[in-house]
Amino acid sequence: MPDFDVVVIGAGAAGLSVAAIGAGLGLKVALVERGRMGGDCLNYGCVPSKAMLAAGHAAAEARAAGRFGIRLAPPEIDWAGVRAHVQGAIARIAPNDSAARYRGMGVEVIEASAHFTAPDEIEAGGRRLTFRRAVIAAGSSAVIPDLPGLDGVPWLTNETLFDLEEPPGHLLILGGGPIGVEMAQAHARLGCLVTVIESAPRILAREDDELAEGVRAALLADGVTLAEGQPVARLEQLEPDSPAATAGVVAVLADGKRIAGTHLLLAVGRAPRLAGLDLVAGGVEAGPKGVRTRADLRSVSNRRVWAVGDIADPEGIGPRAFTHVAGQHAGIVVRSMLFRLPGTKVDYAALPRVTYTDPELAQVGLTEAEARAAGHDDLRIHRWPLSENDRAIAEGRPEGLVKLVVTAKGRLLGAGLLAPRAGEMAGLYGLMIGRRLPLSALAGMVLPYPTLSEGGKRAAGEFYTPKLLSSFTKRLLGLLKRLP
Ligand SMILES: Cc1cc2nc3c(=O)[nH]c(=O)nc-3n(C[C@H](O)[C@H](O)[C@H](O)COP(=O)(O)OP(=O)(O)OC[C@H]3O[C@@H](n4cnc5c(N)ncnc54)[C@H](O)[C@@H]3O)c2cc1C
Ligand SMILES: NC(=O)c1ccc[n+]([C@@H]2O[C@H](COP(=O)([O-])OP(=O)(O)OC[C@H]3O[C@@H](n4cnc5c(N)ncnc54)[C@H](O)[C@@H]3O)[C@@H](O)[C@H]2O)c1
Repeated sequence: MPDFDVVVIGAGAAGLSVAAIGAGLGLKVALVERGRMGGDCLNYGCVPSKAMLAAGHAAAEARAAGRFGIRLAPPEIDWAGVRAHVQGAIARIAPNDSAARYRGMGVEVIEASAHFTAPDEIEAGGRRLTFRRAVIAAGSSAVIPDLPGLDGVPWLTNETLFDLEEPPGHLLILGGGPIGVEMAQAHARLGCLVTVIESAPRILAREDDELAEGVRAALLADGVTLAEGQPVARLEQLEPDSPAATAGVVAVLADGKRIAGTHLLLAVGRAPRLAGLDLVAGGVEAGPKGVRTRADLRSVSNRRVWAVGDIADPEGIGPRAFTHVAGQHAGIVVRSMLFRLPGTKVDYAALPRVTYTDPELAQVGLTEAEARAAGHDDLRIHRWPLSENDRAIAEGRPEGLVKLVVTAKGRLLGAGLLAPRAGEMAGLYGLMIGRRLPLSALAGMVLPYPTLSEGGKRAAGEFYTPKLLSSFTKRLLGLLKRLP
């Protein structure tokens, strides 16, 4: 008899969900974690980044109060207070993910590093754990790029950024993806100089052009410097006696431009944490994108093993590094691994993603460019600018847009939202796309007035306007008018 029904490696968002459901179903579960319970999201990712953004947004609101006729003195940033808020948010959530809570659920929590010793055995903390099923949920870590000079300069990643005891004087951020732009805005609003260096032609390269442009404009308005379209050629240590800073880094771009800063944050992507798992001993196949799995997240090479969260590479499409995907994966694993339901598979058609800048950029399903690349060439694009939304005007925030990507037959393929708290509106579009509801469901909804969400209804209504104003409708009305 194996020691455990399920051994889970990693107690981040993905592993915790699997362990909790397994134990709830009465299975004997071991959960192995070598670092902090809660993984990246709680300790080094979503929670500290959103807490820091909230502090930055509060400072920005205070600076912008003048637009309502309220005069405030420029806010003073107490960095220790900001840190206390960030660490306080983590501490408040931590008990939910704690070893004590999981032990209380009946999970055997082993605080050690795990690695495979055989296709049905894992070693952790000097113990050999045989298993019926294993779930790899070891997550991802920041890519450390192979850049000349990087080993000679100090750098930060998301694992060290939130520990800074003093605010960075001038933060250089390598990478203008979601991590780069969120941290750029948070630090700029908290009074730091910030430069984002992005090798692609523009930041947020995966996002819709029009929506990304809105985030770009917001960052520039916050005083962030953007250096786009130029790769970094090398990094140099700033001379200690330089007048610019007592210590620091210079990024030399391919065109020779030199950008000096006090701190360097690496945010150029994520890599699966495969090292140390000894996957070969476990007979588990993996590649640069993670553990290779079938669509139901079962390893392609070891039928006892599944992979979830950032480390999973289902059918070669690569990871979708989001906490809500880790949760979705846990549900799939429970159905495919525990209940053995055939046909269970990952489906990202209605997947939301949000960049939590101000304004937020939320995308559900396909962008216009993604829809065209997927072969949908007869598309209808419907937009509704927030400058036409009464709530946005009343609140003095008319910049933003709802953009719907619709097939000629009225099926919603994607929705892009640029608005304050756009993430809170994303769920509606996930439901529409996931349940394949017709656009008329959105156009016909009664939404409370005045809300930003009305923008989506108005954009959907645009699809029907030509039909409503067609000569057929006019003729029909003409006939009806003659009836008594
Ligand atoms: C700065 C930042 C901001 C983010 N913001 C958001 C956001 O706002 N919204 C969102 O949806 N997503 C966000 N993400 C992404 C999100 O954090 C990840 O998608 C999520 O944490 C993945 O969960 P996971 O369980 O797969 O991995 P992780 O959270 O990385 O957990 C894996 C765990 O496995 C452990 N582990 C690894 N190897 C071993 C081993 N050999 N033995 C034992 N334990 C091991 C690790 O210590 C870790 O605790 C953000 C990420 C970052 C970096
Ligand atoms: N709000 C959220 O949900 C949220 C927030 C942060 C992170 N995340 C998740 O974490 C993942 C990783 O985020 P990320 O921002 O690190 O990675 P990313 O892959 O999304 O973006 C990295 C950026 O760095 C650029 N880049 C690569 N090499 C470079 C170099 N040498 N010099 C300059 N630029 C370079 C790329 O062109 C890209 O634009 C995201 O894709 C997302 O899944 C989510």
